[in-house]
Amino acid sequence: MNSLRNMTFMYKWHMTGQLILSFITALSIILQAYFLVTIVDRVFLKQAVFSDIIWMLVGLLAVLAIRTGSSYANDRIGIRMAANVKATYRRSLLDKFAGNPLMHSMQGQSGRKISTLLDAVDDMDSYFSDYIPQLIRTSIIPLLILGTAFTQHANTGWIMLITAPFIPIVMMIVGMQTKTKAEEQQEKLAAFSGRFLDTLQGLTTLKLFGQANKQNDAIKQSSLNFRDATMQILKVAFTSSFMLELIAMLGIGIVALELAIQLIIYERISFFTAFFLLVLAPEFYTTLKQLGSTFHNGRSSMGAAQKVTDALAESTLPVQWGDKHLTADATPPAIQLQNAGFHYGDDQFVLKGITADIPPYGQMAIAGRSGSGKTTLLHLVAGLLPVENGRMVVNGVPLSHYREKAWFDQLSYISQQPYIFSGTIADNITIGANVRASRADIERAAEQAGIAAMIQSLDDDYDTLVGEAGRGLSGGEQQRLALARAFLKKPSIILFDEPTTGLDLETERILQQSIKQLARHATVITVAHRLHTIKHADNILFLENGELAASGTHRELVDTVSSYRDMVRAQQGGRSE
Ligand SMILES: Nc1ncnc2c1ncn2[C@@H]1O[C@H](COP(=O)(O)OP(=O)(O)OP(=O)(O)O)[C@@H](O)[C@H]1O
Repeated sequence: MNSLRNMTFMYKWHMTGQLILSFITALSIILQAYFLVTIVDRVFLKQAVFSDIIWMLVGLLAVLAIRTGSSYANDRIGIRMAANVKATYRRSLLDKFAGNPLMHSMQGQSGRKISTLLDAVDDMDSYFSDYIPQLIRTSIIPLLILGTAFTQHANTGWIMLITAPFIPIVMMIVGMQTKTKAEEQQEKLAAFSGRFLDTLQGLTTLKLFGQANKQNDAIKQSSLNFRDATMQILKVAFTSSFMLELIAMLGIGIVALELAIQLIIYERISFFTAFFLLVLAPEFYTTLKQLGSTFHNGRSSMGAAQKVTDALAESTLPVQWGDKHLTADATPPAIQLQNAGFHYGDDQFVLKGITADIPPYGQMAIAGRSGSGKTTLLHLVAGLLPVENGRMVVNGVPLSHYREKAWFDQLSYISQQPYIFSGTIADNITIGANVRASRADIERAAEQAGIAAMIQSLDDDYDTLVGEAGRGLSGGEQQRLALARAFLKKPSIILFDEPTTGLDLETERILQQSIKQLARHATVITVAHRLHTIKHADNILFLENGELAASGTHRELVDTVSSYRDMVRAQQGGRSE
């Protein structure tokens, strides 16, 4: 896989370190065999006493320590490399998701994304922590052993040279299959995670429609598919281990047989040479065999890497940001939309070049029928979607020139379903604060948003756990919590997606009053569903099928635009103005 290979070459120093360490390991293996064989030769054949071999024993212990140390250091470098690569890929994926958070949260299954971000990136680990260090080791250790074998007894060298290639051949055959199967396994895991999370999130809907059991079967099938894909990989892994073991055993066996014949029958070599080569032969085959096993892991990592690079290659236009500051002074910034457009994807909804002026303290309403593009336009103004073709200008400078944080510091977006994070109510309100907020600030914000009484009625008041970790909140309570965030933040621009569902009169009154209060210091842009909001706006952008059909005050639009009149009449239950 090119991306993994390219990534490896970015770690030149790590690789150089591994090369040097592998060379040291190879020398220690040969010296270890030399000392061991010399000690045995001297003690058993030449009747040497302990004092004769003491320095040999010290040498043996020293090379053993060096061998252990260099192998350990080699592995550490591999682990460090893997950790860096994983961090880089996770950062790239997060940057990709954060570059266009809205589209990424809407497109594709969340479970799949989590599986890619966590499992697939983790599965890339063994390429760097196992495969690359072993590849480097294998390119040095067997060569040095082979060279030594040729200098001692050429026949052993030839046997090693002829049998060794069978190991890479088996590796290649197995590796081809493994990569494809690993890609399949990643795909099955992603599908399983996606389906599982999707089902969990939609469990209530499924139960209401009596589809829970059917979905149960689908999850079961998905998990069986994943199990089968994993078993396939394990099957290949076991077969390859068996084959590698067999070749290594045969190789060592042939070397041993040849050495025995030369030593006992022909007496052409000494005991020292025969024993020395017999100790080195398993080291030679073991290193090759280990490459075989790690090659299998490396190929699995390549399957995972493919998944990650595919996710990174998905074409979603990021929202562009610059490095200009946007100082929060007393006056909200002036906003201009200049032919700003957006489209969700090929053959999907298109918001066509919108041109509008939103002056400081303006009360702008976006109106239109369901599906006309109101929320899309609000997201465009919020900087959550990238402006295509035209541009959005803030205080005379394109939005893309400002820092992302500088812009979002100015905004409060009260959506129809604000996200309630898993934590306490106080934590959830504090999210809104640009600076550290005291408990008194939080309580004041809750008071202004009309939710203080409800919070105080709870057992742990502001410390009550909400979101996934705690109790649920009604739609109206969630919006009031979002309002409290806005009161704490004191934004200069408020984006408000008015609830379409009927709220009780009290909540509706609180929402209207709170927005009015916030609007004293801010520009308010509302996706308006209520006639009351539309009528009180300074300017209305009336959208039809993604196009700005007309703009003006309510009176002007009623007088001049028939489709607007129809919409108003429909909202009034058929009564005309
Ligand atoms: N992520 C998406 N991918 C593709 N199309 C989308 C996506 N989100 C929305 N749309 C489509 O874009 C169009 C405009 O959607 P939008 O939510 O802006 O409409 P709206 O006017 O706010 O509707 P409503 O009043 O019902 O909330 C719709 O046809 C919708 O199906």
